[in-house]
Amino acid sequence: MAVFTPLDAAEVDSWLDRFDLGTRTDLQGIASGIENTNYFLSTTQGRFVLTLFERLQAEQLPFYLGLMHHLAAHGIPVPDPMPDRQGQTLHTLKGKPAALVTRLQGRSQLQPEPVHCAQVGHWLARMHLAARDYAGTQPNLRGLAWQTRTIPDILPYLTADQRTLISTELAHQTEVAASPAYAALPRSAVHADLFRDNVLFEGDTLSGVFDFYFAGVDTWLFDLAVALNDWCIHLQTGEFDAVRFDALLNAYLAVRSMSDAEHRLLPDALRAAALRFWTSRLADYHLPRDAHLLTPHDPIHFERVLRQRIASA
Ligand SMILES: Nc1ncnc2c1ncn2[C@@H]1O[C@H](COP(=O)(O)OP(=O)(O)OP(=O)(O)O)[C@@H](O)[C@H]1O
Ligand SMILES: N[C@@H](CCO)C(=O)O
Repeated sequence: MAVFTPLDAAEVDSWLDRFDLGTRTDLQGIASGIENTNYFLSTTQGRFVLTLFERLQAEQLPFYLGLMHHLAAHGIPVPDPMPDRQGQTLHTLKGKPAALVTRLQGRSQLQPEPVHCAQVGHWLARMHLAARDYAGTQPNLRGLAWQTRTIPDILPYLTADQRTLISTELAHQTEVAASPAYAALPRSAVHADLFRDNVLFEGDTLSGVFDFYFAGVDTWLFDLAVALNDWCIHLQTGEFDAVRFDALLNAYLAVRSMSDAEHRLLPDALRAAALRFWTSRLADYHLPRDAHLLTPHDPIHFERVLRQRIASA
């Protein structure tokens, strides 16, 4: 369960006094998630999610909260951070940084059909266009610089074959990132973690995307690749399902066409996205940062995805 910091109703009530959001009618801890403490909080004026940030640095949070607010103001369905009477969206509760965001309706779709993938593609292209004029500049903190720092610490835990794979791929991605074509790719703040468990649907209609806490400035192509690598694959093998792949990509392209360079670099971006999550899952598995990290996601999955992407690049 993901209530690392228990809250009682009285302390939430006194904290809620700083907002113009009415009084509490319900407070429920949320069991899922591995990063933060989350509660569903209903008041006489609406339904919200209260998050206590367990590991993120307070100085990173204005970027995420500002991005969510920017997107919500552009009509993109995302949680909107609530300001208190002083206009602040970043708060403190129990000595931890905290935020109160609007609660999205709907349920996740963990076995997506093409109709769901198409809506994810549509949402993603709209989000990219809306993020263009967001002023925040924080880079993707799990980008190539982080991978370059982290992979040497992971190498001792890997087989010789895995060491070769991860090191060769890191070198390949470093070369790609140094190319003029890569430097010219369109970019902005992106979600960077658009997996099945971060999207909600009401029926078959996408009702919102949450968990912006890996967002950062990166290429739109990378963000697209992260989504394709999760929404459009057979989870057992890592192979793409061509129908779901086309559904997501075509819906994205219907909103925003991609340049020739983006089409050409998509196979490399799919590899980069696989490397990013293989690396973070290996780091969570072998270098756990603290005792409360729950069961880490399976790293082997992204090793398989990376091998698939290299084979078909
Ligand atoms: N704004 C929101 N609206 C509706 N439900 C939400 C919202 N934010 C979070 N949730 C629910 O809370 C659960 C936990 O949130 P989340 O997945 O962001 O956890 P986390 O620990 O912050 O991050 P991680 O996914 O990295 O483990 C989600 O699965 C979702 O059901
Ligand atoms: N989506 C990431 C977890 C971070 O939210 C993963 O599946 O490894």
